[in-house]
This record gives sequence, C-alpha cells and structure tokens, in this order.
Amino acid sequence: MSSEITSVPLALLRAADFAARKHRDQRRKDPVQTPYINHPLGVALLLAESGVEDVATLQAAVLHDTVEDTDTSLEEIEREFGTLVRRIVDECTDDKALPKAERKRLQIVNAPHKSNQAKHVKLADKLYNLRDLQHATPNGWTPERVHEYFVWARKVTDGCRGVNASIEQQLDTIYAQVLGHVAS
Ligand SMILES: Nc1nc2c(ncn2[C@@H]2O[C@H](COP(=O)(O)OP(=O)(O)O)[C@@H](OP(=O)(O)OP(=O)(O)O)[C@H]2O)c(=O)[nH]1
Ligand SMILES: [Mn+2]
Repeated sequence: MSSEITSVPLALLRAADFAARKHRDQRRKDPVQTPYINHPLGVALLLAESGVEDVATLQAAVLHDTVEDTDTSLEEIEREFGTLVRRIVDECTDDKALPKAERKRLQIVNAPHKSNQAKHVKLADKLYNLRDLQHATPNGWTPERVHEYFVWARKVTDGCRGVNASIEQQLDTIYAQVLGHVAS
C-alpha cells in the first residue's frame, strides 16, 4: 500500500484517521481533558502554517506520538505509510523503557543529530506543548514543573535550529515572554 502513488489529501487523511483511532481513548492532561488527537493534528497544522509542504513530514507529525503513547509498532507505521515516515516517527519516539530523566537528557543530546524532517516535527511538538502550557496547567503540575518544561524545551529546540525560521521565531517569542530573554 505504501508504495502506491497516492494523492496528498489521501495521504494526510489516512494518517489522521490512523492516529485518531490509535489515540481514541486518550485525553490531554488539561483540566477539560481535551481529546489527545487534537495535539498531533495541531502539530501538523503548525508545520503547514509555517510553510511545510513535505507530505512525509506532515504525516509523521500526525503520527508522532502513536508509537510512544499507544500500542502502535514502527513496523505498523512502515506497512501503512512507508519507510520514510517510519524513520521520522522513530526519530521522534522516546524509549519509554528508560527512566524519565534519561529520556529528557537524551532529547537534548540527540536533537542536533536528527534529520531535517524530524527537527521540524520536534520544533512544532514543543511549540504546541508550550502554547498549551501558557493556556492551561496540566493536572497535578506545580509552577516549578511548568517552568522546568520551558527551560528543558528550549534546550531541545536549540538543538533543532536552522530548519524553519517561522517556527523558531514563534518559539523565541514564547521563550522571551516566559524566560525573559531570547535564544542566541
Ligand atoms: N503542555 C501540555 N502537555 C501535555 C498535555 N497533555 C498531555 N501532554 C503531553 O505531556 C508531555 C509532557 O509531559 P512530561 O511529564 O514532560 O512528559 P511525559 O508525559 O512523557 O512523562 C508531552 O508529551 P510529548 O508530546 O511526547 O512531548 P515531550 O514529552 O517530548 O515534551 C505532551 O504532549 C497538556 O495538557 N499540556
Ligand atoms: Mn507530542
């Protein structure tokens, strides 16, 4: 299926349908328990609004949390969407078997070595989550935890710089608002 020539709308809607089914029982951590699917769709929308037209990148954005947060395997992603989308999703997937602090550290260390496409997805993922944090505090998060997420996200996105001026500008605006100075 993945090797068939397909239309852009079909490719994107297949990814959206797949992700919606995989995330169907999940909610965001905000007080109103927004459906989880709003997040990956919003990440892909941020990319499209920032001029990204690469279909594999947009599909990977829609699918980026399926392997990390649902029963989806990378083999399944490859079967449905091909090897390129699989690679990008893989690059955006934390190893949940590792302790949380190690996962967070590895995101900072590994960011500069990721592909251009994965850097796009990671930048938009963080932008979406930081905007969420500005609108509502996730259930159970202290102000310190929220602040730490901003500080950590900046370190990850610093390692992804140089791929999309629009998203990086939007991130800098948030960092200036919240952390008081822009990234160098
Ligand atoms: N800001 C915010 N985040 C929420 C909300 N609901 C779910 N999340 C998710 O929580 C993750 C960030 O929370 P953490 O405590 O740092 O990470 P963890 O859930 O993976 O342990 C993000 O995962 P992620 O997308 O995989 O990204 P990341 O862990 O790589 O940052 C984000 O998508 C919400 O209401 N607001
Ligand atoms: Mn995400």
